[in-house]
Amino acid sequence: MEILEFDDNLKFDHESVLVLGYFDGLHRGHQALFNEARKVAKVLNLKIVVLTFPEKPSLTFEKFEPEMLLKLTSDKKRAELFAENGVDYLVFKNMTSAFAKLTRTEFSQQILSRFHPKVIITGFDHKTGSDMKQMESTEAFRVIQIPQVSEDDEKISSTRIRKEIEAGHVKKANQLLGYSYETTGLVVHGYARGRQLGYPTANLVIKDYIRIPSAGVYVVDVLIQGERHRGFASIGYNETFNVKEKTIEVHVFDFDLDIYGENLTVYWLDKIRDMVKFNGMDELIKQMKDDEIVARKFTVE
Ligand SMILES: Cc1cc2nc3c(=O)[nH]c(=O)nc-3n(C[C@H](O)[C@H](O)[C@H](O)COP(=O)(O)O)c2cc1C
Ligand SMILES: Nc1ncnc2c1ncn2[C@@H]1O[C@H](COP(=O)(O)OP(=O)(O)O)[C@@H](O)[C@H]1O
Repeated sequence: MEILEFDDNLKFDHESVLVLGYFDGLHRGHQALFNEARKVAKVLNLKIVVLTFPEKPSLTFEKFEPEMLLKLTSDKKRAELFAENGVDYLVFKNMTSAFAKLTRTEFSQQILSRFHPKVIITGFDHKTGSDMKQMESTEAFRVIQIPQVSEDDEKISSTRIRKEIEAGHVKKANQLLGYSYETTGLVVHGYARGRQLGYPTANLVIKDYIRIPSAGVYVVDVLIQGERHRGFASIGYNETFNVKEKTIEVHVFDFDLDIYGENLTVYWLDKIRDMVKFNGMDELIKQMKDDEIVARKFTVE
């Protein structure tokens, strides 16, 4: 997959199937667009181009709240997901006021035509998709609007997945995403208490603006240097030790190496329980032993 910035010098020589949208999370609803794009591309011998934005378009239109920066997928992960979904060219265009003001015809002539689209694919509720549909008869492209994908009679959407993650329902979120929700962080030093508990924990700092599951104890898989290990993790305040700052900590089973300074990717598989303020270390250790049994047994469906 090639990544391009949209600007006046952009040269694009292929005919394309053009997929439009931001695609936070690239969940099963989004994946349906790319399944169609791959079919069309194969039959018509087209390149799959995604025209997307570096930031969430809401930042251009709504009163700013820091919360608006939080995404389901980091920029890196989103790009990886596009590649996995068969995209040949990922094109970024800033969503600016000027861009938003383009008329349908201007949008088609100044932006879309640069990619020589034979087919344009959008979601069923995509405003631009509906606009382009109305222009179909006068343009050289066909517009396909993909119907909504549902689970439990409810639309799969980035908002729904965000709510599940914020409620700690990571297993449900993973079903909706079609893959395991993940967080990548840098291993830093904590209070060096983990070893005394018999469970050293890698303390993670997250540098991306992404959503973290709610406080609790989770079954996780952990990617360290390309290898996937089972572990368990806690998110929240270590109330037993009156720790005031929120931490994200992971213990990796059957593993005994110092990994400070490494970037770990944690896959959130299921929530085990809420965080508890125990009466001392022994009670916490006893509970963690039970948690370990649960975490080791868990199988990804
Ligand atoms: C699976 C797991 C469950 C945990 N559960 C709790 C808990 O219920 N209450 C709590 O105060 N701390 C809990 N912790 C956090 C520990 O208090 C923390 O890992 C320990 O204090 C070590 O911290 P350190 O890395 O800063 O040294 C848990 C940690 C893990 C890995
Ligand atoms: N099985 C393991 N899981 C996680 N970290 C481990 C493991 N074994 C060794 N480590 C190392 O131990 C460190 C955690 O030890 P800990 O006593 O909890 O100290 P800290 O408070 O600095 O996190 C981790 O950052 C990592 O470098």
